[in-house]
Formats: sequence, C-alpha cells, structure tokens
Amino acid sequence: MIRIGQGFDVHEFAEGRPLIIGGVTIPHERGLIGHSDADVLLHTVTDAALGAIGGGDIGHHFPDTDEAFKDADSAVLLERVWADVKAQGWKLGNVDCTIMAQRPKMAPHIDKIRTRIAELLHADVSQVNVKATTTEKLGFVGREEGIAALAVILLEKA
Ligand SMILES: Nc1ccn([C@@H]2O[C@H](COP(=O)(O)O)[C@@H](O)[C@H]2O)c(=O)n1
Ligand SMILES: C[C@@]1(CO)OP(=O)(O)OP(=O)(O)OC[C@H]1O
Repeated sequence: MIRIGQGFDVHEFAEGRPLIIGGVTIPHERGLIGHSDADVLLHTVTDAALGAIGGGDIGHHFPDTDEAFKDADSAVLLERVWADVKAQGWKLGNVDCTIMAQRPKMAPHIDKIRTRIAELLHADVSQVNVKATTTEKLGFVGREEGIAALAVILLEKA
C-alpha cells in the first residue's frame, strides 16, 4: 500500500529571532515568527505526513492557542506525528521539499537540513530531498516578508 501527502506553510520574518529551517539554525539578520520556533520546513513535512495518513493538520494536533506549544521545538512536534505514522505501520518512501526564500541562500545548508530531516524520519538521507528557490523578487517571499515551504511525502506499508 502507498499513501501520498502534501504540506504547505508560511512564516513571517521578524527582528530578534533565530532563523530555523529544517531543524537547522541558519545565520541571517532576521528569523521567522510563530507560536512555535516557526520552522516553516518542518511544519510542512509534519503536515505532509499527517496528510498521508488522513490525520488532519499540525494546528489540529498542536493548537497555537495552547501555551504548551509556545516556542515549541518543531522537531519534537514532527517526532510526535512520526511516532503515530510508524505506529500505524507506515514507512517513508521519500519526501521532497521546496523552500521559497528570496534570502538567505539555502544551498550551503541543504545537506545539513536533509540529514536532520532524515534523522527525524528514521530514514536514509537518499529518501529526503530539499530544494530552494527564490520567487524572483515577486510577492511576499520576493519582498523578504517571509519564507514559504512545500513538501510531498510518500509512505509505504507492506
Ligand atoms: N534562498 C535560496 C534560493 C535559491 N537557491 C538556489 O539558487 C538556485 C536558483 O534560484 P532561482 O530562484 O533563481 O531559480 C536554486 O535552484 C537553488 O539552488 C538557494 O540556495 N537559496
Ligand atoms: C506549530 C504551531 C503550534 O506551536 O504554531 P506556529 O508556530 O504558529 O505554526 P503554524 O504553522 O501556524 O502551525 C501550527 C501551530 O499550531
């Protein structure tokens, strides 16, 4: 059996925040703001995994009105969802992600991000792909107001 899921998320830039993408802190003059650590990429992977198992979305499981998730480490949220995915007998086929950011340049950090996502999903790095694109200075990403991310995941069960 196979299942597919997709995720999409956006977070806004703010001063005085670290920029955390895919569980990796990336040097930049601003970071993303959210109820949690605002890791836009891990949120998309979490939503993709939930989508594949028909599990709703990240906000349903970890409401942004709940103080328990204030400044939450998004890696922990993904690990909690992934434990449910595994408990249902699913294994990762592959996950493919796109980060939309005008700046900073993601290329120097992609390998570390891939490795971290593979670790969180108990998978080989070859099962995880992470891409980055600008939006050619167009729209909210192009104006550097925030960063968006997309993910598609394939799950397999014998
Ligand atoms: N934040 C980003 C955006 C892009 N890249 C890399 O640059 C390549 C070209 O981007 P375009 O938006 O001009 O197509 C892209 O394929 C990425 O390799 C990046 O590292 N960080
Ligand atoms: C992760 C949660 C919970 O801390 O908060 P945010 O960091 O605001 O992120 P969002 O992508 O809006 O989704 C779900 C939230 O409930």
